[in-house]
Amino acid sequence: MKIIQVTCAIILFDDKVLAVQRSKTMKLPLKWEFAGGKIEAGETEIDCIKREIFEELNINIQVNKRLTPVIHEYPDFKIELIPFITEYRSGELKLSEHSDFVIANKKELLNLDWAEADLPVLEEFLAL
Ligand SMILES: Nc1nc2c([nH]c(=O)n2[C@H]2C[C@H](O)[C@@H](COP(=O)(O)OP(=O)(O)OP(=O)(O)O)O2)c(=O)[nH]1
Repeated sequence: MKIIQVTCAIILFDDKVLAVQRSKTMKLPLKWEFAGGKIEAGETEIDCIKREIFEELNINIQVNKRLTPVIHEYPDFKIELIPFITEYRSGELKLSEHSDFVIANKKELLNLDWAEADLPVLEEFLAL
């Protein structure tokens, strides 16, 4: 199966983290994820994550660190999820695609119903 490369951002707001909920009409409906999206042709990972975050959330971020990519096979598609630790820089947060968001502490993050591919990402982040 073809692997779709997807970047995602763990966005820090001081010591809390932004998580977003996919809408009912998206793939993986109502699952929680880190905002991000597919890498476009000719785009670097960093360009991709900054673009996706601005498109989805209307904010600018600073990218600080790349975590370990996760390859995950869902029943009908396969992704390489490439996570970055980032921090909020500017702009007013507005959702354009997602149905909800939280800015949560580590314990609160663990209670969300995550997309499966995000679980190793969350684990690596929480262990830092
Ligand atoms: N953005 C993002 N996508 C994730 C995460 N975890 C995870 O499994 N995914 C999946 C969901 C999507 O199928 C894919 C990312 O594609 P996308 O964000 O462009 O979402 P999409 O499927 O709604 O886009 P599209 O096919 O309609 O163009 O990766 C995550 O943390 N962030």
